[in-house]
Amino acid sequence: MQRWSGLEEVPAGFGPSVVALGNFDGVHRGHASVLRAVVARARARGAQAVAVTFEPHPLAVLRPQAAPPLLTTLRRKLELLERTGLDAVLVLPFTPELASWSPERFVADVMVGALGADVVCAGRDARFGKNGAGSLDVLRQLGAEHGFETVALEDVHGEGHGEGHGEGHGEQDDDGGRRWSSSWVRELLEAGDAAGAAEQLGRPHRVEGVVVHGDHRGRELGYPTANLGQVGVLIPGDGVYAGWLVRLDLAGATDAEAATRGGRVLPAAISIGTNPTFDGLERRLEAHALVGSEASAKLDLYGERVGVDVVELLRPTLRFDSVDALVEQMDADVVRCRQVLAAHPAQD
Ligand SMILES: Cc1cc2nc3c(=O)[nH]c(=O)nc-3n(C[C@H](O)[C@H](O)[C@H](O)COP(=O)(O)O)c2cc1C
Ligand SMILES: Nc1ncnc2c1ncn2[C@@H]1O[C@H](COP(=O)(O)OP(=O)(O)O)[C@@H](O)[C@H]1O
Repeated sequence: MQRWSGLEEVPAGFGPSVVALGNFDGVHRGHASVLRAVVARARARGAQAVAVTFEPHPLAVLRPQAAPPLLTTLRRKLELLERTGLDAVLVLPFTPELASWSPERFVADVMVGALGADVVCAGRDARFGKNGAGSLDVLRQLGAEHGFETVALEDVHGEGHGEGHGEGHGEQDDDGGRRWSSSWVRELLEAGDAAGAAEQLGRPHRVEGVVVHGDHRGRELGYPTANLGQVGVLIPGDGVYAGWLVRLDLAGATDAEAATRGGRVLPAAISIGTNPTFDGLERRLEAHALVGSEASAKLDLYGERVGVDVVELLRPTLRFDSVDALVEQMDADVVRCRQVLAAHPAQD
């Protein structure tokens, strides 16, 4: 898949193409399904399948206070977009300058000029161009002028997902269910429903970050935990979760190399919260890899870039009266964690 980080990187004369426009944060199952349809449409007409997306998220520039915490970093989003079979992704830097372009200019310069679009696909709520004046209807008019076809990307929700959800969210499908959406996934994660989020994402939510030093208490408790420094995506609600610790720096390593360094994907018990037992003030995400004490003695993750895949909530974070009581509960957490992960193999 070709990746372009600006209009100037698109090769001259590119096209014809079928283009999908969207933020695609999280690349959830709804996104993946429409993008696969875009790819199929492109293949059928001998055209290139291209997604056009923005970085940073337009709201982070236009209304930072209303900007949602993201589900995916750009790196991860591109990795997931590639899996849908797209030929190329154009990432437009979303600057005040780009935001000031009229819908007409946006379509003329991006869709027609750079990408040679035959077909442009966008969701029902798509907005582009100055003040969000560009909509699906505007796209249709401009398509008629420029000679490309405009296709409305239909909302997707899986069987049994619609019932009873979405009250008051204004996101109902025609049949009354709530459509799969990045905002729904965010709500689920904030409420601790990691399993519900994974169902919609098609994989567990991943938090990426660099391992930093904590209070150096974990080893003393018998539970060393890799603490994530600043992360660019949504951190699920406080609680103890089962999940996977993915060592991103070992992505290119052979299996043998990864094994000598302690393994690339490790089962993990995850704690998200302020560590109330120790009157902590900072909210932290930490992961204890279930590798045993012998392997732990050799494992050094400080400074490594890791992903923490949050699979399922085990329990809320609690304040314990003693360290012994916390450790006893952690022993039980680890047992339960192994059971959950046995039923949910790592996905990458
Ligand atoms: C499986 C697991 C469960 C945890 N549950 C709690 C909890 O319920 N309450 C709490 O205060 N801390 C909890 N913690 C966080 C520990 O307090 C924390 O990992 C420990 O203080 C070590 O911190 P450090 O990595 O900064 O040294 C949990 C940690 C793990 C790995
Ligand atoms: N099983 C393990 N899970 C997580 N980290 C481990 C493990 N074994 C060793 N480590 C290392 O120990 C560190 C955590 O030890 P800990 O005492 O909790 O210190 P800190 O408070 O700095 O996180 C991790 O950053 C990692 O380098």
